Amino acid sequence: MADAPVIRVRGLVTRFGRHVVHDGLDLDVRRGEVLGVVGGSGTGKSVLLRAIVGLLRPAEGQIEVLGQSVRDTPPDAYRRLRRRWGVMFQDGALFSSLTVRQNVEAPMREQLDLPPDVMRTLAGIKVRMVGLPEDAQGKYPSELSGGMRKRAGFARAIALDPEIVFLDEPTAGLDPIGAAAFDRLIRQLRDALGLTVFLVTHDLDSLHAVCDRVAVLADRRVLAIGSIADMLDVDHPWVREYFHGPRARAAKIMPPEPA
Ligand SMILES: Nc1ncnc2c1ncn2[C@@H]1O[C@H](COP(=O)(O)OP(=O)(O)OP(=O)(O)O)[C@@H](O)[C@H]1O
Repeated sequence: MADAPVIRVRGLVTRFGRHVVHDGLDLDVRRGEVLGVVGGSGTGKSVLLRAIVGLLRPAEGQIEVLGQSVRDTPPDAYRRLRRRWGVMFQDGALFSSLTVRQNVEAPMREQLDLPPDVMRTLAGIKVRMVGLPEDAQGKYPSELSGGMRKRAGFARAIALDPEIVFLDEPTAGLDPIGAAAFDRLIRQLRDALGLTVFLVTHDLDSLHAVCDRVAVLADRRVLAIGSIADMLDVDHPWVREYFHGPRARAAKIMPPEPA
């Protein structure tokens, strides 16, 4: 079915002890879209990401990625399924004792049976695709700027030619120029590789620049999903404040106030 969502979440309940993070959350992510996931701090954006990729077991609900249930798939099939997505965690999560090239090779070593020189060549291609200079390949994460570390994290997320990329706050901590460059990179790679992108962000500029749709997490579920223009009509205190506030005006989501 051409239009089946690539990620389908139904009735998701996640909790830590008595703290309920999601309660009956539903979400569909369409193939090829960049979906921005926003919400106040602690509303469960990262927990949702971790549940979708199978790193966290929900209390209830169904999660299907690329037509397969993440929860009920046997280990071997889950390993194969896991190859079809890449994740860039909030801090880049690079191995500090490995060079950039070795970091990008790490998923290949784990998942593919390829000769070392082939992995080396493929890793070099990924490093170039994310716009890092040639000499970054041999550097350790501690020798890179924050923006370069994020690019290296992105290179590792696309190491296995995934269909879906999960990015957890990729522009957090970057200066506005670095953040805008990273936004362009997301779009370029989405267009070039046909990726579906699940983008957790607080960054209104990123939403405006790269997202096709936005999902707002509030009240333990997806409160609203649609275009940014759709969000302007949502009657909820957090959504109003976020999408109508001064930062939204600065990001040109809202027209400037008349002088
Ligand atoms: N491993 C864990 N054990 C206990 N509680 C957790 C765990 N992971 C997350 N939580 C709690 O779940 C809630 C949602 O966390 P999550 O990291 O998903 O929030 P978020 O929306 O991504 O927030 P932020 O925008 O601040 O990154 C928080 O209250 C957090 O403290």
